[in-house]
Amino acid sequence: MIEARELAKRFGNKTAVDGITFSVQPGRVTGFLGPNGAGKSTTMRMIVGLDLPTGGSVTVNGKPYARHRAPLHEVGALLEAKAVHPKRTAYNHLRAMAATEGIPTSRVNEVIELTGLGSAARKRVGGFSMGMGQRLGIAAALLGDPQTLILDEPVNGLDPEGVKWVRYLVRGLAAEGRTIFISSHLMSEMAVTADHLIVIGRGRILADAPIDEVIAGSTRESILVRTDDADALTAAVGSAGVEVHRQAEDQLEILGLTTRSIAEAALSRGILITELTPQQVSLEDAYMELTGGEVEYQSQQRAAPYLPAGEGQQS
Ligand SMILES: Nc1ncnc2c1ncn2[C@@H]1O[C@H](COP(=O)(O)OP(=O)(O)OP(=O)(O)O)[C@@H](O)[C@H]1O
Repeated sequence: MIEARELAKRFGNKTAVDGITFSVQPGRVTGFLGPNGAGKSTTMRMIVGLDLPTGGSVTVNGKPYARHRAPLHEVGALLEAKAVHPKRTAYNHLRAMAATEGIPTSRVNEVIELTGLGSAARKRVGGFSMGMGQRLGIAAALLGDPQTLILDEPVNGLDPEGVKWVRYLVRGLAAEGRTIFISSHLMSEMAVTADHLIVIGRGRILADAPIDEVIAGSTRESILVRTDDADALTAAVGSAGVEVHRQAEDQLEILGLTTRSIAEAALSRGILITELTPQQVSLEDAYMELTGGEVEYQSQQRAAPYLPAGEGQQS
């Protein structure tokens, strides 16, 4: 288990992590989400003692990381920008790491197999693709067969097969009762990998709940409505707290009303409805709503919808 109490980190006058308290429980995958610069990597680095907190504390299985006698057995971590000597082979890198804690060579071979590094293991790390580098980082994290695994963006650079492999790996390790803490910007992947989510923005916790609750907590549930008279229906449902977006000539997206109240409003004015479908809220929708005001780096323009050449231009 990982336990953070009032954990804080300042870099000069920049507050990266602003006194956060949370625990990461064994037996499940906990996803760690947040916009760029939210403080995820800094938090993870503090857990394994690579950054020192400027306030509060964090422990792994009851002790600060540095106090564990064989930390590789306790916590395995894949953190960004892992320093690996480019001229070393993957095999030698893992052997050197293993030697620091008396881990046998047989385990080095095991993690090489497990991570699919096989044929690349005897090659120099300097020539590795990003995906192979990630696999090596995961192999290193697994070396000590740790109870707790911390993975910062593990699927970055992996091909679809690799992404799926990470999903099954972490789900399997959690099922064995281990503590898994994993960050990712890939919402669709997080939605099928994590059981629990911790969402941070500007160094503060925005949500700490089972994934289903995070999604259910979104107020963005919308209803797709098709009708022969979109203007009349827009006027019929319009009131405070209701949002209506025209998506096509005969199609509206309505937020803030139930399907029944939309049907009743239409019926009372004799408006024909041809479709009334509640839209499923995705983790991405819930995440966008949670982090909307907490984004440090934001695009200035909304992406323009794709239009074929020549269309949509002002003449
Ligand atoms: N060594 C450092 N010196 C100064 N500022 C830093 C340092 N490391 C991180 N920061 C700042 O702290 C904040 C949090 O950064 P951090 O890398 O933890 O965010 P993150 O959530 O991991 O972001 P990303 O998703 O982009 O990886 C950012 O504003 C970052 O610029």
